[in-house]
Amino acid sequence: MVRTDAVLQEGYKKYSRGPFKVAMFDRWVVFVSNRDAVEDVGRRPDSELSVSESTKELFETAYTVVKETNNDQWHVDIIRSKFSRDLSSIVLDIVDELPLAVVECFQGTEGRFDGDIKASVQKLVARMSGRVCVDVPTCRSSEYTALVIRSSESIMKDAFVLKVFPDALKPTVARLASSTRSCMAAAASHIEEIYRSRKEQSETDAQEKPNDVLQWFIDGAPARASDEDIIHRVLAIHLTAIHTSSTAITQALSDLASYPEHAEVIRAEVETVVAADGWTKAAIDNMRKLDSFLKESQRCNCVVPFVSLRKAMDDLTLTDGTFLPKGTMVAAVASPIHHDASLYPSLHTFDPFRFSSMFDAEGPSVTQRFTHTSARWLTFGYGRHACPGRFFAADMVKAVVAHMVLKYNLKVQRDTDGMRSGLGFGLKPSAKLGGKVIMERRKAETGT
Ligand code: HEM
Repeated sequence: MVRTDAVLQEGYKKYSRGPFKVAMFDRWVVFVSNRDAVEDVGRRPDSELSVSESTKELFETAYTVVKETNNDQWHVDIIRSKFSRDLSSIVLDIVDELPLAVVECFQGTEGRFDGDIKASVQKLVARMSGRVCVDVPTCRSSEYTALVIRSSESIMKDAFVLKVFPDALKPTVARLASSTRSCMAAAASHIEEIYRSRKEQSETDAQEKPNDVLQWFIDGAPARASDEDIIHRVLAIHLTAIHTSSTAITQALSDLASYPEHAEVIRAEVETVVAADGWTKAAIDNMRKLDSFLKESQRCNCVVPFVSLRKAMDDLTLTDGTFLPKGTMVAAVASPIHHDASLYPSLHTFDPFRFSSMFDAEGPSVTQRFTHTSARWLTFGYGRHACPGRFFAADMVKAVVAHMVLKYNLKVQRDTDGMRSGLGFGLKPSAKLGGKVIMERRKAETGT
């Protein structure tokens, strides 16, 4: 499916929030959009609507990733529990990494950066999320981060190629043409040594352990997990973090560049909260206008246009009466819901503080937060498989944008083509840019 946003918008309007089906490259997908159906799809157990079966088909993972990772998702439970708890020390790691990482990833001349913003943001996110997934020297290795970025891109390209072939030929095609496995194996070789030394340490002494994804997986892996499997799951998390978060940051920077008047308001908020709390988790939590800005940025241009992609494991009927024969792929539309005037008044206006002003008017409420999930706010999905990395993702995105707004003036060069930085194809995340984003280092700098 190309022009995904437009096709889903058309279906949403034409069928008045009822279900409709769309031809993807290799199959039909049923899309639901009314509240009951979106909640129902999000809450169904995997025995009825399976996320791993849909992921396998969408990304052809049976041919591109390590087999065990495909069939059993223990690492997702660890991510969900660790990232839902205290993120304070993780935020400290991120803000420690940020200043140097920004300087190295956005190299320009005389304080002016006019290069490929999407590529630079990807490098930045690869490094920041690498710090949380692996360790310090590894996340700063440009060879390692380039391999992880390449793996995240090749998974989508490989899936696209494999879909052209019948199942019987896919193993051969994957062996000859897929670069995902070789990229991941090369990235894994950067982690193997640190993995081995961490394993030895875990067995010999009880000294304080690092607080990162690699360590969580070493400690939490079931006995059946092989070393290769554990390392590949760390990489799987790292590459999941890169594409989604870098798309959200690229979009936010483009929106900041397009609306410099809002950048001023956000800059003032960041200066105030950092002066009060330093670069801490508390300060990031108190950046409410920035939180609202990011949510509006995503409302207008969601990272993924649909969520909750599942495969029906048997015939079933959703609570709104939609019948799904066994094997049907079903998903919930996201971008059309975010563009529904009955839910979001003045929907065509970029209103960066629409959520923070509700927060101010109605009192503290998590429902206005960027990370909240509901049938009307679907950037992070909804229900039992809603994004388990969203609290970390939101803190990282906020820290990056807050830092950039303090250090740079951003503007858009409008005579350049900047509509989409990706293809807008299927689930491939892509930011919508109003033109080329130019960054100029500010003279009066505050902060980190
Ligand atoms: C702005 C950044 C991000 C966005 C917009 C995003 C969005 C999503 C969405 C829409 C889903 C699918 C939910 C569903 O199927 O119902 C998802 C799943 C997932 N995300 Fe994120 N994500 C982001 C960042 C991250 C990060 C940083 C991590 C890890 C550190 C992460 C880890 C995961 C995992 C492991 C899943 C699979 C959950 C499962 O199958 O139960 N995500 N994410």
